[in-house]
Amino acid sequence: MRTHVVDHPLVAHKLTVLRDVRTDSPTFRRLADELVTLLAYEATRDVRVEPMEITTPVSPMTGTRLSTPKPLVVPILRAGLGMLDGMTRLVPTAEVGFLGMVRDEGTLLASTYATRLPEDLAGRQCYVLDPMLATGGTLVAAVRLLAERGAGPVTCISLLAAPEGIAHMEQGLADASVEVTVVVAAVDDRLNELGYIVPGLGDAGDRLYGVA
Ligand SMILES: O=P(O)(O)OC[C@H]1O[C@H](OP(=O)(O)OP(=O)(O)O)[C@H](O)[C@@H]1O
Ligand SMILES: O=c1cc[nH]c(=O)[nH]1
Ligand SMILES: [Mg+2]
Repeated sequence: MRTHVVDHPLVAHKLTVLRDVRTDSPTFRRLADELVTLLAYEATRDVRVEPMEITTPVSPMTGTRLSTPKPLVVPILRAGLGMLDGMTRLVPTAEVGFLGMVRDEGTLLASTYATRLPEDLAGRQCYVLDPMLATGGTLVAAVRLLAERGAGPVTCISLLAAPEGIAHMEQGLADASVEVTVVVAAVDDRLNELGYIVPGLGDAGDRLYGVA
């Protein structure tokens, strides 16, 4: 698994405001959206493209276009939905599938409550959106589900990660027959006893949409 931490002053600035406990939901949603676009720019460096013949007003040339099938973007409900617009703004022709997953607050284990994906995922390039990579249980389960249906490569885009979660993904996906990349704005210090990222930003779903 490859982990890419996006080191950019604009990302650091927006992330700092996002983390701040004084930031309200409308501002949080806007910043999350802006951050995803910046992360997606890095995350799509390996997006599949093919040559395309065009003619400019001056001469013919060989350009570039996204290959077909187009990439599949998979936000993980609920909090991942806050990243969808920022991603599709950059890749408007991407197809979108949905995974609903929730982490049990006691056991910290993730379970899947909704799956809405295209029938044929064989060889499909996927971008999974989830703002928080905490224990990593949610993203391990999501990547495994996609890999079992033949998808790949899979790039996970998160705002924040804990070192424990990255280690869990490396171990938990070591035997998965899929190339996995994690793109993240920052890797924080640790998880606390409740499984929250420290210093983190709190509960991303609650900050985006209000307390569930
Ligand atoms: O890495 P993990 O330890 O699995 O935790 C990360 C998950 O926890 C949060 O979701 P949550 O279960 O709170 O659901 P929500 O998005 O509906 O709030 C977050 O959005 C991730 O999906
Ligand atoms: O810090 C965390 C950990 C999991 N989920 C969140 O929303 N925040
Ligand atoms: Mg939540």
